[in-house]
Amino acid sequence: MTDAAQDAPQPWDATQDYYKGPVVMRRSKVPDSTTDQRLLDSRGPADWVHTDPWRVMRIQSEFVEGFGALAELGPAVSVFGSARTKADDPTYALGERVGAALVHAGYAVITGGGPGAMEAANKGACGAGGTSVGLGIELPFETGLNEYVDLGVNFRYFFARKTMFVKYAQGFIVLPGGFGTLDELFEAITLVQTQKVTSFPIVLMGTTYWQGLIDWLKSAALGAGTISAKDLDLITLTDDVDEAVGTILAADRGREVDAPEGSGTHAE
Ligand SMILES: CC(C)=CCNc1ncnc2c1ncn2[C@@H]1O[C@H](COP(=O)(O)O)[C@@H](O)[C@H]1O
Repeated sequence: MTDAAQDAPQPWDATQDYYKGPVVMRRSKVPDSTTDQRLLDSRGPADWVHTDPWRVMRIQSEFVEGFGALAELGPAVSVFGSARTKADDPTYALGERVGAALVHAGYAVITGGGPGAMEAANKGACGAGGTSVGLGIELPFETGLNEYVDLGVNFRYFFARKTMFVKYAQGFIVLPGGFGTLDELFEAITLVQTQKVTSFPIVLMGTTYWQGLIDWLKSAALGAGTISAKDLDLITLTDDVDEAVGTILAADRGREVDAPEGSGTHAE
């Protein structure tokens, strides 16, 4: 036999034991390819990538990536608001001031990383030299993270992303917005109301925009008994940036006083 022939891979000797993880195989049970070979062989049907077990792995990886990226963020506030707010809208300027004021108060700013009010808050945070975070979401149309995001994580799944908004925030500031903003607002309120998160301040900014919703909650929801009066105390309504940030700072200080040393702030 030549040297080259000796170096060539030899077929597995089927008289010897074959180990596949904890399983031992002999004779006719010895497979003709290894697990690695099968993994690296890209041929074959690919429809399994659309199966639920595979999705579960992807969902898990979103949590792992998100937790990993944000674990060392420090104190942060999530700012929600419309993707459609134009740069010349007064709400955009308000969002910028909110982002900057949060940074000056010592918070990182977390947004959905998109355009409009999210961009405004990221711009304010970035301009003030703070940590500007964007949690992007894959949508059926191209969006991308806004240019003022310094730390971005992109998600496929809304529910994984929403966990990050809550897990890493000390409070929520909500600028005028549509369905997405309302979804995030009511998710936060529900988690606080049901004590799934330790009471975190929720500040609605823009009295003209939000007053109708508050009135409806008081007349219809409270009137019908579907919420209680103290549930409405969970929400602060203001136009004043200092009051908004002050509300979050005050709640934060209250938590520091209340919480026993080493205790977490989020209920599991
Ligand atoms: C122009 C356009 C519609 C872009 C959409 N691009 C988006 N990018 C990132 N987050 C988004 C986007 N749309 C909605 N959201 C999420 O939903 C909220 C805004 O929804 P809405 O525009 O109020 O209902 C944001 O706080 C954000 O977390």
